[in-house]
Parts: sequence; C-alpha cells; structure tokens
Amino acid sequence: MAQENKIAIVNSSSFGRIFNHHLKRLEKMGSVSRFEFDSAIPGQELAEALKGYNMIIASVTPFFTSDFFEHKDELKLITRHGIGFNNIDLEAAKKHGTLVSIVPPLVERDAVAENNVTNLLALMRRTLESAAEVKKGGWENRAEFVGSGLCGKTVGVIGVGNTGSRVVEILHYGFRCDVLGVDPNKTALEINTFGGKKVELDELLERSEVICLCASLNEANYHLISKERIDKMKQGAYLSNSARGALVDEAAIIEAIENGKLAGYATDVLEVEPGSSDHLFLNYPNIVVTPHTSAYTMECLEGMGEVCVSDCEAVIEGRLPNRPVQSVSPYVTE
Ligand SMILES: NC(=O)C1=CN([C@@H]2O[C@H](COP(=O)(O)OP(=O)(O)OC[C@H]3O[C@@H](n4cnc5c(N)ncnc54)[C@H](OP(=O)(O)O)[C@@H]3O)[C@@H](O)[C@H]2O)C=CC1
Ligand SMILES: O=C(O)C(=O)CO
Repeated sequence: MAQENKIAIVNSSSFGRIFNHHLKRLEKMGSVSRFEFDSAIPGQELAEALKGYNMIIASVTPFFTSDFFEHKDELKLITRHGIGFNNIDLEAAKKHGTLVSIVPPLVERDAVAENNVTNLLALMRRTLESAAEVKKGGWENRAEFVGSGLCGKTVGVIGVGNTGSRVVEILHYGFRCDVLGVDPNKTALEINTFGGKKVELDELLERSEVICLCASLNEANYHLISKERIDKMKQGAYLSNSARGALVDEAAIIEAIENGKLAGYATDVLEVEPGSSDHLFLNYPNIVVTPHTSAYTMECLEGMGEVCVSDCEAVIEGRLPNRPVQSVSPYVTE
C-alpha cells in the first residue's frame, strides 16, 4: 500500500521552509519528489510531468487548469500549502475526482495580518530607506526620512475575512484608527465585532487615508484597484496589499505614485510571480515589495506543513481531512 503512493511537492521554493519531521511523515506514506515548474506551464505538460503522482502538495503556482485535469492520470489530492483556491480549477478537479484543500483560516491569519501592517508601517515610517542609509554611513541624513504616522488615521480594509478582520482589530485596538470595512457578504455586526464600520467601496475609497487590501481574488475583482478607483481615493493615500497582486492594476499604481495621488504602495504580492528584478515597482523608494513572505513565520509554516501532511494521511486512510469544510473544496465535499 505504502509503495503505491507517490507524493509530489510542487514549487516548494516558495513554501518558505518544509520541516524535516513533516518530510519524514510524508516518506512513511510513499515516495516523495520535489518539482519546480514555471508558473505558466501548460496544463498538459504539467500533467505529463506529474504522471503517476496521486497526491500533490502545491504552492500558489503553477495553475492546475482543466487541461491539466483532462490529461492527468489518477490524482486523489491537491493540498495547497497556503490559502486560496485560485490556481486550481475546482470544477475540473471535481470531475476528475480530486479532493482539493487549503490550510484552515486560523493557521495563516496572524502572520498575514502582521505582514500587511508591518509593510504598511515600513512604508509610512520609511524604515527601509532610512535603515539602508545608515548602512551607507548616512546617519546624519536622518532629516530626509520624516515619515507619516499610522495612529488615529482613517483606514479602509477591503476584504474583512480572516486576514482582514485581524487587520481591523490590530488597527482599531492597537493604533486607535477609525476603521472602515468593505466586504460584500459580511454584515455590519460582523465587521463591528472586530472594531470596524461596514461601508460601501466608494465611501471607503473617498474617506480612507490608508487602505489595506485583504480580499480574496476572484473573476469579479480582477484589477479592483483600477485607475478610476485610485482617482476616488484621497490625495496622498497609502495602500498595503497582502492578498493577491492581480487585485491591483500595477500600471495604475505606478501612474498614481508618479503623480503623487498615492503616497506609497506596500505589497507582498505581484500580478506575475516570481517578480522579476526589473519590475518597475523596484524603481520607487515609496513602493515596498516583499517576496510573498506574509506566511513566513516559524509558527505559521509549522501549521501549514502539519495541515498538508495530515491531509495526505487522511486521503490514504480514505477519510476527509479533519478540519473546517471551508478549507476543503466545496465542489468535492458537497
Ligand atoms: N501574501 C500571502 O502570503 C498570503 C496571501 N493570501 C491571500 O489573501 C487572501 C485573503 O485571505 P483570507 O483573509 O484568509 O481569505 P478570506 O476568504 O477569509 O477573506 C477574504 C474576504 O474577501 C472578501 N472579498 C472578495 N471579494 C471582495 C471585494 N471585491 N471587496 C471586498 N471584499 C471582498 C471575501 O468575501 P467572499 O468570501 O464572500 O467572496 C472574503 O470575506 C487569500 O484569498 C489569498 O489570496 C492568503 C494567505 C497568505
Ligand atoms: O496562502 C496563500 O495563498 C499564500 O498566498 C501563501 O501562503
């Protein structure tokens, strides 16, 4: 039985770290191989490369398209080392009989919220610029690095889910911010529980001095932060994105940074990842880019690894992963 299982760990270069005790548990289940694929690898090619593998531990790339599932031999499980079903065609997975899972919400909540706020503070307080200046021997130039404070600001949080609700709490209770929240399916009471006020998107854009983007990506919100929406923002607003790069129109961000409409943009995510070393964002001191490392804390990576490994164990034992259903593909479990 154990020899029949072949587990592929895909694009683990972006996992941050896989702990040895997790690898050992995987190796007890069957053979384990690591693969690195280009994020745009065609589905059929991906299916051929993963022939014979019946379980996949997957990163945020590559895309498991319908073409992938059409050409894939047996595949029991894709367990995402992270949150977000958006690189997996769930309907095609269902037809193929593949269970798809993501890590349960609480595993990444603190780490991602911390990163959204950390990047925001680094941007507003100009931490990276001033620290780099000190390393160049420029301590005496400190007057060049006057930043902007976060305490007491009006902050808009777009997407008040697991991460967004934690960001609301941190900003409201920790920074005395007046927090406005937009999330289509969350009630005013739910948002209020965390310390925020539910508003419509236009009001959030018009009133916020700082905006935190924490929404999940879907077909309807591609380039949610467009030129038109940036035009509605306050002059000199700050924006922090820990969710997905494609939620913003990157060209519109650059235009707004150039003309001063945005005072700065902090992002952990780019529309095309991995980000290239000549990405235009890297030319601006008031754009902070981190390499999709929101989940990279020892605590969070331990939790993510645990979930992926226990999902493989569950599938081998013929049961569903033992955790909240919202982190298992609804198309497979319904
Ligand atoms: N940088 C990183 O390392 C990480 C990034 N992420 C990304 O962050 C995203 C958010 O994570 P998490 O909070 O756990 O996910 P959740 O699904 O808990 O929260 C996302 C929320 O955004 C809402 N939403 C969707 N579209 C819009 C919109 N147009 N306007 C306002 N709200 C919207 C969703 O509503 P509904 O559910 O009703 O659609 C949901 O309530 C993930 O989907 C993932 O893409 C997650 C973990 C790590
Ligand atoms: O969980 C995710 O979707 C990520 O973005 C990385 O952990």
